Amino acid sequence: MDHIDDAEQRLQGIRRVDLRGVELGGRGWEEARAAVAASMQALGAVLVVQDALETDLRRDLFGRAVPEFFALPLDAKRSLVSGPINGYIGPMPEAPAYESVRAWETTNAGTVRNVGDLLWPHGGNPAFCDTVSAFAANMLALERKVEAMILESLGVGQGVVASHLDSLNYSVRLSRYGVSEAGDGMLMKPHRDCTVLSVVVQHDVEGLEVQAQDGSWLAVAPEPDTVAVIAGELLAVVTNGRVPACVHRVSTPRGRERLSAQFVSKPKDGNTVRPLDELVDADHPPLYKPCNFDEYVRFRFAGDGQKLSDPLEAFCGVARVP
Ligand SMILES: O=C(O)CCC(=O)C(=O)O
Ligand SMILES: [Fe+2]
Repeated sequence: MDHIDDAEQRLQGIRRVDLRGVELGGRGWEEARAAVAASMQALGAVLVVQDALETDLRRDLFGRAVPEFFALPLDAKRSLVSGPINGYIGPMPEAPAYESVRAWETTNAGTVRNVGDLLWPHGGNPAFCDTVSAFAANMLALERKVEAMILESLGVGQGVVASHLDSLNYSVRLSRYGVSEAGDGMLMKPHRDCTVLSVVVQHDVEGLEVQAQDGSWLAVAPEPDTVAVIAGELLAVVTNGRVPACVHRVSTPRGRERLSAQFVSKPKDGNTVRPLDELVDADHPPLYKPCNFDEYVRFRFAGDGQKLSDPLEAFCGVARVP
């Protein structure tokens, strides 16, 4: 079943694919690959049942590391290097109970440790660093597996998939949606991520919703062994529009604190992303011009793109002939 229409999607929710024990080219690979790719092409999202975030690691992450980070003094959190999409986002007037941090070239344990030493100057926080590094290492394998499945399924050769994956950089993002004074839930507006792919892990409290093509919202339940994998705008560029960037939002229940962790891939600094050659031909003309990630981030978060509903299209979309 490669195609799911909207009505069926609403009934079924987002497709859930079990990737436990599924390895490149091994048993179950082709079937799982087809299911992942079908969901990605329909929605830009898929739910993955996985064993990369086992119980102990989940407990260390959400029971200790994430609360310890957010319990730091505001100045310490703000000391993390910042930029439009990096560093600490503190409580804002429109979202007084939300805070989030994206940092760490997490595939490099040394970098994580340096950040730990900066945040906890008296001896660092080795347990925090170990937890973040273990989360990153496990999610890296999962994210690469899912992206390989998507690209292979679209007909991209393994060599090209491997060099594309090597062109990416990976970071961890931790978010806390506190309980607001008004007692209402918190809303993160519908948006597309500007990155390639995000693995989203929700802890205990629900809130993540993904938009179906008919505009309805599909809730993602916070199940311990399931993560959501979400396509960002740059995956739309890489796949020449075959995988749409997923529109999603967060709507937390009233009166409950919510924590989430994301593992995010984006192009290495300064890299330019373009539709893969194998996904461009006479029937599939290029939908995007080459997109320099740093320039796009500046345009989208600090420039004219801030006001646009589809900044990617304005920045590097090729005008479509009606
Ligand atoms: O907290 C979540 O579940 C997802 C948050 C999100 O979409 C984002 O930070 O871009
Ligand atoms: Fe997002």
